[in-house]
Amino acid sequence: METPPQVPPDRTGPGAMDALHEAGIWAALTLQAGPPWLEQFWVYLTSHFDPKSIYTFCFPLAHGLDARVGLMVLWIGLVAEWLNVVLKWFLFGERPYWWIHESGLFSQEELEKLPLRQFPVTCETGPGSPSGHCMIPGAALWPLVTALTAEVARSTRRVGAGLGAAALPPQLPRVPVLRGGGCGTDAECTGPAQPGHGCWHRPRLVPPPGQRLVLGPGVAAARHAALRLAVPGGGQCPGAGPGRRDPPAPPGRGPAPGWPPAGGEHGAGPAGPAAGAQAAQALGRGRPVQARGRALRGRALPGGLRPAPVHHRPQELPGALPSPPSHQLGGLRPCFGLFSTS
Ligand SMILES: O=P(O)(O)OC[C@H]1O[C@@H](O)[C@H](O)[C@@H](O)[C@@H]1O
Repeated sequence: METPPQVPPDRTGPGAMDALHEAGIWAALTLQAGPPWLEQFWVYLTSHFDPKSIYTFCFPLAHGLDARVGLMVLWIGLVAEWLNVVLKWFLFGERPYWWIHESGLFSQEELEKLPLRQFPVTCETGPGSPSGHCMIPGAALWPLVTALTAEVARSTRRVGAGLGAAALPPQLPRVPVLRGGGCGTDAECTGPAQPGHGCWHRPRLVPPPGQRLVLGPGVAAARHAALRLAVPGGGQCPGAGPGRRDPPAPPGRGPAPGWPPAGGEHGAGPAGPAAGAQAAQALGRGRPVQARGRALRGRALPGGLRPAPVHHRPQELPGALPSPPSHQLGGLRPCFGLFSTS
C-alpha cells in the first residue's frame, strides 16, 4: 500500500499576514517599553472606553443632549457590535499574544528575549480582527460627534453675528446717542459731553439705503420740543400762534445726574458757546426742556440763529421755505434719530 506524498514544508518565509502580525508585536513592544504612566494610560483607555461604554456612558449622555442623537448612538452601537462579531468569525484574525507562540516563527530563545506582556484587558478569547475597540465606538460616536460639531459651529456663527452687529452702529436696534448740535437743549443727553464721544456728534440725518428713521414715542416727543425751540422768530414758535399752549414736557426728560448743563460748545448752536453757557447757568440743571430752551433761545437770537428751513407744513407757516423730505428735516438738525433696517 502506497503512502500519500508528504506536502513539503513552506521554506519561503512568512507571508504577508505573518509580516503584519509581527509588525503588530513590535508595535506592542514599543508601547510597553514606554514610561509606567503611559502604560497606565493605555490600560485605563482600553478598559474604560471599550464597546460597553457606548451603553453605559455615551448613550445616556447623547440622549440627555438630544433624544434623537441618543437613539442613533444606541442603534448604531448595537448594529456595529453585531457586525463586529460576524466579521470576527468570518475573518478569524489572530491575536498577537497567542500568535507569537503558535506561528512557529520564533524560537524559544527569541521568545524569552521578547518582553511582550499580557494584561487582564488583553486576555480576549475570541478572534482579534476586526478590533471591536476600534470599530464599535468609532461607529457609535459618529452621530454624537457630528451633532456636537454642528452645535459648536452654530454657536460660533451666533457669536460672530453678534460681534458683527456691535461693530456696525447703524444696525444696532437702540443707540443712546440722542443729542445733536444746534438743539439748544441738553435734556436728552445721556452721557458726558466730550469731543468725539457720546452725543457730541450728530446722528446721521439721512438713513443709509434700505434703512429708515425710527423714533420711539419718548424720543419723538423730545424731538418735537427741540424743533420748537430752534425756530427763529423772537422767542415764539412761528406757527404756534398766540394763545397756543405749549404741550407738557415729556415725563422723565430732565438731564441725567452728573450731566453737564448745555453750554460751551456742546450743542449751543449758532448762538455761540457763551450764550449757551450763560443761559444754562442761569437756568440750572434739571429744569424742564421747554423752560430751559426758551431761555436759551432768547439769548441765542441776538447772535443770530441761522434761518432754519421750516419743519412746519406750508399751510401752517405761509411764506416759509418749502419743507424738506420728512426724513431729512433740512438745516434744522434733529437731536434724536435711530436707524434700523426696515
Ligand atoms: O477590541 P477587541 O479585542 O476586538 O475586543 C472587543 C470586545 O471587547 C470586550 O471588552 C467587549 O466586552 C466586547 O463587547 C467586544 O466585542
